[in-house]
Amino acid sequence: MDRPTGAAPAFGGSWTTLNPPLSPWIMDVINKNGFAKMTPVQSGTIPRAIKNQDCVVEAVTGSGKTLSFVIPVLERITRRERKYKKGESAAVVIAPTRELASQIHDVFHQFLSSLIPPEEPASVEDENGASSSTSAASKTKAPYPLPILVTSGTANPYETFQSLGSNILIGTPGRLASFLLSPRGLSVVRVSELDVLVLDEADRLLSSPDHRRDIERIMKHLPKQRRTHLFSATMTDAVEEIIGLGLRNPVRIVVNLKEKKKGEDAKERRTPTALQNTYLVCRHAEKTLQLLRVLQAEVQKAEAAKFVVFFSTCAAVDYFYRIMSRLPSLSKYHLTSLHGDLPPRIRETALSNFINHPSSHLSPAILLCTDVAARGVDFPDIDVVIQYDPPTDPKSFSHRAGRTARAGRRGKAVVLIGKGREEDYVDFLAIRKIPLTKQPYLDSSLTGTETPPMVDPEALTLLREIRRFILTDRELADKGAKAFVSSLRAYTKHEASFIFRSQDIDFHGLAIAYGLLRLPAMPEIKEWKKKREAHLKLVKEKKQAIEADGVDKAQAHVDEKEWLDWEDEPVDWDNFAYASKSREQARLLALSKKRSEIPRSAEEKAQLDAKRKMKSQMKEAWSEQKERKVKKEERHDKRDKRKQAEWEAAQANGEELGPIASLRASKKQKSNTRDVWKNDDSEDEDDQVDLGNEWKSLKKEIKSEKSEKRSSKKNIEKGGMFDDLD
Ligand SMILES: Nc1ncnc2c1ncn2[C@@H]1O[C@H](COP(=O)(O)OP(=O)(O)OP(=O)(O)O)[C@@H](O)[C@H]1O
Repeated sequence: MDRPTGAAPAFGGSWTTLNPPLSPWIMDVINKNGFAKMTPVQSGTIPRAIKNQDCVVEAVTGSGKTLSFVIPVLERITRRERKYKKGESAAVVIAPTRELASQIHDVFHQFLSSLIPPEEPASVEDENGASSSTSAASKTKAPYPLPILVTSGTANPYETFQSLGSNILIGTPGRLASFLLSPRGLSVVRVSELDVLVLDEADRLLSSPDHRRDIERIMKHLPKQRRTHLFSATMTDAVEEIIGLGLRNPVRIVVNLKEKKKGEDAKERRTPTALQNTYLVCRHAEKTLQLLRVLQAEVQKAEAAKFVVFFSTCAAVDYFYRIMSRLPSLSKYHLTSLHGDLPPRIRETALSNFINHPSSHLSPAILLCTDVAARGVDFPDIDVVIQYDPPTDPKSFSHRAGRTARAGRRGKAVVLIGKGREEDYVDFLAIRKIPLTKQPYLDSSLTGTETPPMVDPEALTLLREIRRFILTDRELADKGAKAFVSSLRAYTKHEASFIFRSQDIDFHGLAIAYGLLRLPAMPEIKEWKKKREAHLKLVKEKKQAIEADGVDKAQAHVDEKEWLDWEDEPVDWDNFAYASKSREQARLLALSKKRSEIPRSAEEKAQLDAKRKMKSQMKEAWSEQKERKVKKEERHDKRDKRKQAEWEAAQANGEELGPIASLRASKKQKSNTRDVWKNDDSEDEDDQVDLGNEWKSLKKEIKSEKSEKRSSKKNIEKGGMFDDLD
């Protein structure tokens, strides 16, 4: 696709106008990247951050915020009178996801590696998978050491830190907190001379209680005499609070965009002006059909080559990836999936495969993802962003849309909005300075038209097509049901709950869009079905009354909701097999066990019926499940903290315990304690049961993790089907 430069950004002046001027080695890298001028956020932030000012920076997506903190950090290191020693921390940069942290690491790496003398060309992968020149000679000749990335994928962080002698640490909050504050970290990583702390995507970092706790721990550990900078495209009240905690007389830099249409006053907006931000109204049943048509229309009419499609949950990404990969209409598209349930290495490979894919309109690429890719990730050349589900957090909206139209390029974003109350979302966003324009419904010839008065018959043709794939593998049916349920739950968690109301969900419509074989047995659906029957009965009665009285139909009001018909696919569930042989064997075994339990006598039958009844009564609604979930999360949190403490203690002794080893240690510790308290039998038994269960579940976890790793490795070797983990 021809990607012309958009109307924005109005550039913020030449780099040479900065006073004092940037160091020549930094200018060299800027020139090498072809960045002729600064963006407005850069010209506003860099001079202040180089001097002694704390900055809180808010500027639209893709406006160049990363260089606005990378350059000042590097300049301050360069200008410092007493040079940093190897391993002495000069700057810590915190980002909410490993993808974003890794991207920031790459930018620092690009600058610092430019100083490695050219006679040392050997560039190898460091232990974080980042390309770095690690030969002893180059390390000694380079004036500043390379940065270190501290995230979930970082192997042996202390060893890497010591071998690189890094002054700049970049990572996610939890990992950085453990890295800095574990006994080993306290002895190895010196922070007394730390100069700068940066929080990128600060509002997201501070809106999560866990991240916030970790950041506060890190802040307390760092010297007060430091510069602190916060960056985001969407600042919130949480940021105001943290400003009070750790910033000193910060300057607030807000880069506003104004859009002026003919005959109207200029309006402020929170999205890039080069972004064509649109919404498309369709029924829930037509969502997948419209997604496919938008993909095809953009390729055929605008020669689009790269797409990002957002879903609300990991299960939905996983499911649609499998379904869309099988659709003949998408056979020339290269699909990739990315979500938080994938192991770190696979996430990394997925992202780089997608970014580096040589796509064109003849061979377009699509990334299906959750909000894990919504913030900060710099996809250089995305043509269209599609939001299959509007985000549960409205702040994510502009971040998602902002994966396109970056650095002044043009781009398009489309959000699929359900017909009816969901259309209020457009006004809701307009108030938040995110204006959307309407993209018409696409018919079968990909021509824009009004949303059809009755459900598009092709939505039902697509349902049949998806069902045909699902019938080839029971696994797909399971995944579809999981995706459907998880998306419904996400729907009920929308912050704009007065727009996205659970009572308005069209279950049949969504099930059509997902291509389900049958509706999952959920209490909410049973309730909804009852309402539907009652409403249909009422409408029928009213109609009959109108006809009997001879009242003009047009004059009498019948609140006739649109109820879609639904028919379960006739499936022989006992013989519906998994494609995976081992999975199918396990299913057959479970089935024959269940059959052998079929009661023979009337008494046995009565017992079984009573048991079933009790079970169905115990089925809870989501509200009750929510409470249970919170308690479960608290329990897990406690367990994680205990494991963390054990790990930190082990690190202090210079050894790193794996999960089995740490459990053995705690088992040993507990058995010692039991010896002392031998007389207290009850406690002793509880402990044994606890430990035994934990031991079993850990072994199970490790076993499944190993087999997952093996199969994902196999899949990668097979050629890109990395998401097929079975
Ligand atoms: N002065 C410049 N001239 C041209 N391109 C630039 C300039 N500065 C940065 N860029 C490019 O603009 C793109 C977006 O930059 P960056 O990722 O820093 O945006 P951002 O404001 O942090 O976006 P987000 O809010 O989505 O994280 C990058 O590809 C970057 O290389």
